[in-house]
Formats: sequence, structure tokens, C-alpha cells
Amino acid sequence: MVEKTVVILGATGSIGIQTLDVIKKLKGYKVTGVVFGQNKKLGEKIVKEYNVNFYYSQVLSNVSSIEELLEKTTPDIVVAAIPGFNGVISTFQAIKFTKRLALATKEALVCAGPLLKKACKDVELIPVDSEHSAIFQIFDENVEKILITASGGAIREYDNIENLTPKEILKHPVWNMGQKITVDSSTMINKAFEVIEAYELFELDTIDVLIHPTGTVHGAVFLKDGTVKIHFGFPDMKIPISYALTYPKRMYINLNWPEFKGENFIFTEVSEEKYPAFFYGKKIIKDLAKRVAFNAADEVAVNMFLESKIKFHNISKIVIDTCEKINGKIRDLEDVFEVDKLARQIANNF
Ligand SMILES: NC(=O)C1=CN([C@@H]2O[C@H](COP(=O)(O)OP(=O)(O)OC[C@H]3O[C@@H](n4cnc5c(N)ncnc54)[C@H](OP(=O)(O)O)[C@@H]3O)[C@@H](O)[C@H]2O)C=CC1
Ligand SMILES: CC(=O)[C@@H](O)[C@H](O)COP(=O)(O)O
Ligand SMILES: [Mn+2]
Repeated sequence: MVEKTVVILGATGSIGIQTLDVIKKLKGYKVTGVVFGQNKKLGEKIVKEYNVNFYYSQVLSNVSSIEELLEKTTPDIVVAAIPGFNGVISTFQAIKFTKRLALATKEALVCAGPLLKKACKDVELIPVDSEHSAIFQIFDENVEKILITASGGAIREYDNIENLTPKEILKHPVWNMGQKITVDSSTMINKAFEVIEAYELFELDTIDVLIHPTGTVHGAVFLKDGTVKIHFGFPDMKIPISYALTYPKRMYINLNWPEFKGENFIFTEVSEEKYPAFFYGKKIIKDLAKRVAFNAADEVAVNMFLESKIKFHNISKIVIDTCEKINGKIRDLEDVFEVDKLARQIANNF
């Protein structure tokens, strides 16, 4: 059997490590390149354990850039899992050298959805994000609207959120993920990103969101004949990761399913008072410049919060106020860079 070659961008992170675990269990996949940031110890371990040919990071490399790594490996699949705007850049680099983009970095669709889709003309774009993988798996041409679920993040049990600390916010009730996305779950900015991501991937704007505490229903599609197809399963990223690698086959074995009991089917409305930035993000879904600003300001604000420079509720305030100051039209990636830079300056001034 000819092995499929895989490059992982963000190999030492939550998605990266789970991708490596999945590949270990699957037959016929070989990691030929990894990109990571600063975690030298883990990076070295991965390179050795998976006998990786090429690696690039801020601390350990045998090539001089991500582009060179991609050029040398020209992999069958790139798993894009670097967070933030750096992840947007590396995703665009990846699609020049691969046939399939397994996309975890939702920021690429948020900041540059139309540009990315155009650039992916000859590249398969398979979502890794759990809700989008779910919808991708059950989607068909009769879909009228879709539903994606949200956990409500660490703040869902709190009434007074103003003084919650980074330590409290980083305790996600369902998923074990990187710091940035975990904070975004609590503001539900992650879910606003996901509504935009779904809008780009499935090309419809009828997207509902409900809070669902157990994370066992990932999404649903409502068909024109009155049918609702629901995607149900444990919250385990290895399932969507494996699907993005093996699509259209299902080769990952995991005989483990949640029970059909009441608590696995509880859904509630999202509170606008508690999650203002989520509602704002939904409103700007068709405004690409504001979407770039939304992402940039959030990155700035989340870092400030994690460094204890601002209070939790100010993340949403900074994001909304920054977006309100940004207007314009995005024509190409240069425009995306420009708006990103400007939004960061504005957000940093708060
Ligand atoms: N975690 C999850 O379950 C999910 C994540 N996603 C998305 O996937 C992406 C990754 O998330 P997650 O895995 O949680 O993030 P993590 O923070 O856990 O991991 C980030 C990875 O990216 C690397 N990295 C960070 N900055 C750079 C950089 N400038 N250059 C090269 N490598 C870099 C890190 O390296 P190092 O640690 O060595 O510094 C690490 O390997 C995000 O876009 C997130 O929104 C989507 C759905 C679910
Ligand atoms: C695992 C995954 O897909 C995350 O994006 C998840 O959706 C985060 O949970 P929230 O629903 O809390 O944003
Ligand atoms: Mn998700």
C-alpha cells in the first residue's frame, strides 16, 4: 500500500498531538513534516518517535522556512492547526503544496474565507473543527438550515463573570484545547468564528446556535422535507481529525458511543447579556474587513487577559469597539494584512 504523506502545522498542540495519535492507530499514513512553535522537548520527541523527515520551528529546524518544508514534502495532506493570524498565513502557504487541507485553523476562513476557497480550487478543503466536520458528514443538497452547538465555556455556570481569572476561564467544561480557543469558548467568540466558518464552508446563512452542556450533539441539518439529521458522538477530536484524514472512507476504529439519555439532549438559548461578542460576530458575518478586525482584536485582547492586564469582560468590549472602528473592502490578502495590522493597533490602545 502506498502511504499517504501528512504534514502537521502545529504538531505540538492539542490538535497536532491528537493527529499524531490518530496516525499511529491508522494504517497507511506517514508524517513527513512537522511545524511547531517553542516546545523543543516535545518537538524533538515527535521527530524521533515518528521518524519525521523535515521539521521547522522557532527552536529546532532542519529547513529554513515553512515554505521550504512544504516544498520538500509536497504532502498528500496538510493538517493546519496553528492558532491565530500566524495560522492564517501558514494555511495559505500550505495550499500551494498539497492536495488536501484538513483545516482546524478556523481563523483562515474567518479572515479570508472567499480568498481561501478560491485558492483551494484544486485542493480538497476538509473541516476538522468538530461541529463543521459533523455538518460536513451529514450535509446534502436539501439542507435548509443548520444548527451548531456550543458548550457555553467555563463561564456558563457563573452569573458574575467580571472577575473570573485566567485559571478559571481556562477550565473548559467539555474539551481539552489550547489556551486561545479555550478563552474564545468562554466569550463564545469561538462560536461566532464557527458561525462564520460554517457560512463559508456550507454557503448558507441560516445557522442556529444552542448551548448544549454535554457536547454530544455536534450539529444538525434541517432538510426541506421536514427531516432533521443529527450528528451525535462523544466530544473527542480524534473522530473529526481521523475523518479529515481518511475521507471519504472511515478507517478509524473507536467502539465507544454516548448513551441515548436525557442529559445528552439538553439545549438552551444563548444569553446576549452574557455573550455579547457572539451576537456581534453573527452580525458581521458578511463584512470581511470587520471579520479580520474581529479576529485580530480578539487575539490582542485574549493575550492581554491571559497576562492579567484586563478583566475577562473587557475582551468582548475591546473586540466590539475595535470592529466598530474598521470599515473597508477586502480584495486580496494584502488587504487582509493591512486590516489585521490596523485592528491590532486599535485594540492595543484600549
Ligand atoms: N484544540 C481543539 O480541540 C480545536 C482546535 N481548533 C483550532 O485549531 C487550531 C489549533 O488549536 P490548538 O491545537 O488547540 O492550539 P494549541 O495552542 O494547543 O497548539 C498550537 C500549536 O501551534 C504551534 N504554534 C503556535 N504559534 C506558532 C507559530 N507562530 N509558528 C509555528 N507554530 C506555532 C504551537 O507550537 P508550540 O506549542 O511548540 O509553541 C502548537 O504546536 C486553532 O486555530 C483552533 O481554533 C479547532 C477545533 C478544535
Ligand atoms: C472541539 C471544538 O470543535 C471546539 O471548537 C469546541 O467547539 C469548543 O467548544 P465551545 O462550544 O465551548 O466553543
Ligand atoms: Mn468547534
